[in-house]
Amino acid sequence: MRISICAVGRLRAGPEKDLIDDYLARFDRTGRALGLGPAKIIEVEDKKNAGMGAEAALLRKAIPKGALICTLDERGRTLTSPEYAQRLGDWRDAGRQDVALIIGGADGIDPSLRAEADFSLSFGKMVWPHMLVRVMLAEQLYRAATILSGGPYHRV
Ligand SMILES: C[S@@+](CC[C@H](N)C(=O)[O-])C[C@H]1O[C@@H](n2cnc3c(N)ncnc32)[C@H](O)[C@@H]1O
Repeated sequence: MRISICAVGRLRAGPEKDLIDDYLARFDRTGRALGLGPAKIIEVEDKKNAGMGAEAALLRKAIPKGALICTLDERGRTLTSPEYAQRLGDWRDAGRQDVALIIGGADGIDPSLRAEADFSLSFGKMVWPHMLVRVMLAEQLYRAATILSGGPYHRV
């Protein structure tokens, strides 16, 4: 099951990018035997700064055809890491080929795109910078793969 992280904004070289690259490489390695991955980041940028509606149009173009859409949103559902792993496993077992994980820009995700989502995932009620959300999401993907593989990384 391919994972596309569709995100607003361009991430330059730096510590966040290093972390994301590392976690996604680990996710790809661990997930391969589980039918999870690869994961890639698709960045979209609205150079005219026309707002959430314009960003939503770019995000829709970035989402692979037929993908299950999961938005990252502070108003979404909070899950434990094992619950998130289970959900990814359920989507895989249901035969989903593509999952698109959507991260908005400074103003968030346009309500019209939020309404199209199959699932909305929250990392808590606090608002996090979108670049950190990318890092956290990449880590949780890797953690989910280790949980599903029975590896020792995740401890309770
Ligand atoms: C700076 S936040 C935008 C916050 C904006 N006030 C809103 O209404 O969504 C940028 C993006 O980071 C992600 N994000 C921020 N905090 C989050 C959280 N607690 N849980 C999940 N995603 C979050 C969302 O995708 C959001 O669109």
